[in-house]
Amino acid sequence: MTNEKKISIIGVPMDLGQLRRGVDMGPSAIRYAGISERLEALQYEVEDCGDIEINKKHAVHSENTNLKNLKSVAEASTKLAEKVDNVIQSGSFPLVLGGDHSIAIGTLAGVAKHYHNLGVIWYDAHGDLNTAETSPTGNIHGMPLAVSIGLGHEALTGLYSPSPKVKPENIVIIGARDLDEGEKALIKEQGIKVYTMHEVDRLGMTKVIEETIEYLREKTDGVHLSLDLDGLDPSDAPGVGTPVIGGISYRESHLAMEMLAESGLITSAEFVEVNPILDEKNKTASVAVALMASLFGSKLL
Ligand SMILES: NC(=[NH2+])NCCC[C@H](N)C(=O)O
Ligand SMILES: [Mn+2]
Ligand SMILES: [Mn+2]
Repeated sequence: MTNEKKISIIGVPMDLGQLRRGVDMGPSAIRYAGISERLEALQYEVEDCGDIEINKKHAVHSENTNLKNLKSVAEASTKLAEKVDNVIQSGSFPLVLGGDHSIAIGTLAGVAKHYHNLGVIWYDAHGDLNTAETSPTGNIHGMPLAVSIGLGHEALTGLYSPSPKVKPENIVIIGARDLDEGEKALIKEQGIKVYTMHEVDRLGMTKVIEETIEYLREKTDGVHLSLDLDGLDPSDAPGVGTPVIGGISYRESHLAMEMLAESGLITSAEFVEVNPILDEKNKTASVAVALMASLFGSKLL
């Protein structure tokens, strides 16, 4: 992790990037599971910035686009980008709590202001590389990675900082097992590095993260971790809106976070898609908190 011992928590109660209500309560569930206390116990100075305001009043179908809730998502993303930008400027580490994965649009727009060669680790069952043309759903939470490389509605790609926010060759997707056809084509066309579950099983998480660290260390000046809890297996993280069986285990995820902590590479992070309505006794929020603690250097001994 970075040398600065200050972490700023930013909650984003966003549920407009997909259809299942309840994910807007993710930040509350993660706070309830004790995120501040866990990080303070690791000797960090923790500032909770509260939540970004989400305007839920706009109509679902905005101006001639099949993107659902475009206006509200764009507005919230802009507010989030500004907040993340300010946090980094103040020398603190931005830790963003979702909310659905559409919030990565805002996080990356803010982070990108500070790095010429930003790296991104996308820990997810999905690629989130859809555009209006390829999306089977019109849900913006399936699009943030495409937006960050400059593909998609200009109300999203052009948001807050110049597009693209990230170069495709600076991205590593880990845990993919549900990719739409258009996403597969885009991955090949853009040369995005992907460790699907096939590679995670075959190589083991140790090798996957070792290679990821080596790949990104050479060419990036900062690395953002975007962790979608549905990257984990639904048996370990049941409280997500789009679960996919055959995912990464809790233990593998811990190992991944500990190795990333050791690498000192991660400069910003977000944990998304925790939906307490679909959860079992806040299990998924607790898993998220445990993984964040590992990412910030907690060890058993
Ligand atoms: N962040 C997520 N959970 N994304 C799920 C996306 C699912 C599907 N690929 C879609 O575009 O709608
Ligand atoms: Mn996902
Ligand atoms: Mn996702």
